[in-house]
Amino acid sequence: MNAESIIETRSVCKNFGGFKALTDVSVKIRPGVLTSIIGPNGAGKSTYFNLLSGAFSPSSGQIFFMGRDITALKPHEFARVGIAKSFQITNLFPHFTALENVRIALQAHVSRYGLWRPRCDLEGLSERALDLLGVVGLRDRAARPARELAHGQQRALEIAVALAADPKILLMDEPTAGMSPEETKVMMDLIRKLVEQRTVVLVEHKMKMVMGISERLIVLHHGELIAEGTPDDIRANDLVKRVYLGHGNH
Ligand SMILES: Nc1ncnc2c1ncn2[C@@H]1O[C@H](COP(=O)(O)OP(=O)(O)OP(=O)(O)O)[C@@H](O)[C@H]1O
Repeated sequence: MNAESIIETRSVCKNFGGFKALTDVSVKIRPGVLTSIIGPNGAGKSTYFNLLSGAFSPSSGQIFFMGRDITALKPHEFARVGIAKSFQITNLFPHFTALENVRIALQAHVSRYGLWRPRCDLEGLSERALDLLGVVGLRDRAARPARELAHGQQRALEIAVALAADPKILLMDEPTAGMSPEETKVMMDLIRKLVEQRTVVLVEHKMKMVMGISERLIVLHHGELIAEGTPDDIRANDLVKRVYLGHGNH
């Protein structure tokens, strides 16, 4: 690899039966940068997200993470190399408290790496879980069952769960979906904070939000990469303008 990419796709294609959902997408995602994947409905954003997270394997092409070809890794192995995802669908134990949800994720991570030892006790894990709840602004909700948290707080908790694996890259699928304007603002502030420590990649529909928060954008249309660059580059791109106007999708 080179310092300019943490994760890279080379000519990835994804076919569903005879349908080409992605065609020859080559992208280098830069480390420590907030990158968003945008495009009109059906452009292939979720499919691309699923390739980056390891949920889908490409039909052809390769994926590199920190210079290593990870194309053939299994989904759980993507997590192991340092790629975490936070989904649109909540992925929590609703009856467990916020603290327990994060602690379980930490426990899974610690035991997976064979780091389990007596000193790595419940208290230590609880402390680390509290720290992570602090990062996402939920420290004062630690004892609340997940199901009792507001929607925006559940999304924040999911992020704390994803951070338990200490990922190098965090993939977020529509992190502000279904949120009130206030919740959206809190989430955007959190995303800005997260990218200080790691690479963050978003799939997002809300153009205004994406333009305001992202440093780089990847634009897909009909499964092809049609543009890549800063928000200013993308705003000025005629093809992108035409594609969005054509969809009435701003
Ligand atoms: N499992 C699947 N089987 C068949 N076709 C699929 C599958 N997943 C996605 N597709 C098709 O691939 C295309 C891209 O879908 P994808 O969900 O990646 O787009 P998207 O940009 O995320 O769309 P949206 O903005 O509507 O969520 C769509 O035409 C979709 O119908």
